[in-house]
Amino acid sequence: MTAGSYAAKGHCRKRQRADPETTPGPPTVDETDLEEKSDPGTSVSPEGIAGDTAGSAEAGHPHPRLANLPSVRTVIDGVLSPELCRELIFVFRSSSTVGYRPHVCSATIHDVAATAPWLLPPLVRARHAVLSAVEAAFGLSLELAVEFTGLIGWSSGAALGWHHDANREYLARRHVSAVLYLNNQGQDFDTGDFRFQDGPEPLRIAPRAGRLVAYTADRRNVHCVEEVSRGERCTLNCWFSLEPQAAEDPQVVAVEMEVEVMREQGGKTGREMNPKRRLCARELHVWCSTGREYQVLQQLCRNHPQLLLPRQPRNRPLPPPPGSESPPPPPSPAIATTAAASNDAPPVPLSVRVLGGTSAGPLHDLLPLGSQGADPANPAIPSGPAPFGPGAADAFVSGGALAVLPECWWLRYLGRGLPTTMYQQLRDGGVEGGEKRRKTVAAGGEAAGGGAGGDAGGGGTALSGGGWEGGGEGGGGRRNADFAESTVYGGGGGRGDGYGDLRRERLRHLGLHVLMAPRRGFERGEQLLGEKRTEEKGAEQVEWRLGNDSGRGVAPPLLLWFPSLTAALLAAQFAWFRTGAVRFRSAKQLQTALQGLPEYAEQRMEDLRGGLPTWLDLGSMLSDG
Ligand SMILES: O=C(O)CCC(=O)C(=O)O
Ligand SMILES: [Fe+2]
Repeated sequence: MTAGSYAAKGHCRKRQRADPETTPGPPTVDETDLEEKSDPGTSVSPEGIAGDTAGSAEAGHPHPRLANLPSVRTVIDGVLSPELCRELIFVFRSSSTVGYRPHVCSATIHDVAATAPWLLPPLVRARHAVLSAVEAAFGLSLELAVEFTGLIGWSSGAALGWHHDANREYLARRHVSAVLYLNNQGQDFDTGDFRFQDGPEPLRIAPRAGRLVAYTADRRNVHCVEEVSRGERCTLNCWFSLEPQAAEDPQVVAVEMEVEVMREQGGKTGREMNPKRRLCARELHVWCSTGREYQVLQQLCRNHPQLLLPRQPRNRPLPPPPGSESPPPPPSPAIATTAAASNDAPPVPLSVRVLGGTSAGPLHDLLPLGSQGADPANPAIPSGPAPFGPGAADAFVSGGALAVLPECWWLRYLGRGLPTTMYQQLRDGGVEGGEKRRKTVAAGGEAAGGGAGGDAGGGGTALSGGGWEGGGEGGGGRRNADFAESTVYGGGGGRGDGYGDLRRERLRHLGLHVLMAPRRGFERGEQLLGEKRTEEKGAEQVEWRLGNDSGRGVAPPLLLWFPSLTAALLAAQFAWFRTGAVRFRSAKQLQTALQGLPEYAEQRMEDLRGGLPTWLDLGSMLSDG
């Protein structure tokens, strides 16, 4: 790491306060003028989360430990390598969601965990590098817990007014802030300077890839972000806390434990729960897979040994937990009732044991399918590792049918998006791409697939892809030309929560059209012969023409199939990451750019597995404890 171009140590001392409780705030800052800072991490920082100690300090006052630091801010260059910065942009663009402020997308570390856990290693590595740099800069070695990690993209129009970073009660546990720039002003985007309102120089910081600006989160560091006028300004933001219990990892796990216990006790079902909590429940597995929260897991295992077992059908007694003498009690009638009544609520897999297997799950789900290795029970559905490489897509197309993946493990994690209240506006149709467009979907589904629309979480909602895409251009011939030129098919994901729209939008920026296939829309041998798009009351209707008479329609000559929109987006972003291509002129070009994906993914899976606690580790931790 290179010391900063303007490492501000020493001369950056601002106001020193002997007594933070009684000293008034800096005179230059009128708190009423400060913009309230919203939090991209709302999805994982719900009010009432265990360990929230926001009440312990008045927002904005420096923590006593930070009151007499020699410096309250610093800028350091070269904290991350350019390559890691690029990789993080890839991770960000593969996992990000709209919502927390205008013109800004974000991907919290939890979003990444939920989107594709094997993308965590670069993020966790970067988080660690930032933590180390910050601890060294402020002399806080081993004192900080990471309270929040997120990747943020500021596109044209994004700005943030004067504020400090602990200006809400629940943010008061944020003691140190760090912003690591991932790309370059003047190159990847224009304007978007970071500015401190007053105090020692530098007051204005131009974002450069690898540059870190770190400062105490209290009111001594009022700052803003000037409006971005072009491109996308990408950052890694971390907040640190001096309170160990504020660490982001165990909080999530703790909430999930709670959810699990509620569930085990026959309490609320996932549906009745606060969506934030449901989110957390889903993430337990992937989150634990970072392997960082041994103590929490240990506690979990001790208190709830049944969680260590694979999920059993509810009407069968659970086998005894490892090492336990007495068998656990049979499931209570309340549980059985819940299970019986919850046909519509797919069980959220909550066994910790699932986790290793899940995050180490089959990567080929993310890859385009080939036509080899078809499932004999359903020849329209190829199975097994997808052949990937030149010719794979052609082979698939010549098979003559669109194949749609059936349920696969990651559908639980991918494509559904994260149903947090932060994104309510999308669900409510307050934002373009919300409910109104999704209504199209059902109509499209029926037209296309004869009942595909009824398949919750799959076909019906997936078709909204068609509804969203296209913009009413051209007829069948033109469409077919589009297929040839630039079509990426995705299917199976999307629960109509608005996330799909964002992902589709990102794909569209890359010049890729996405059409979601109904889960059960295609019979064996059928092809998509064409589609008709009409506009009705501002919403686009899509009708698909299917058939097996190849004379009647033109099959897409080159087609990359992705099992979900998320997977398609991820692949497209990977292609950008590897080749720098920002637009793909053809599916073939994209396919070529994706050559290295399986290898990359396997490598990252290895990284992830390397960080996983094994069951042996867990066993010995339990016996140590
Ligand atoms: O992106 C930046 O430069 C700073 C962002 C910021 O101030 C914040 O998110 O609180
Ligand atoms: Fe800030």
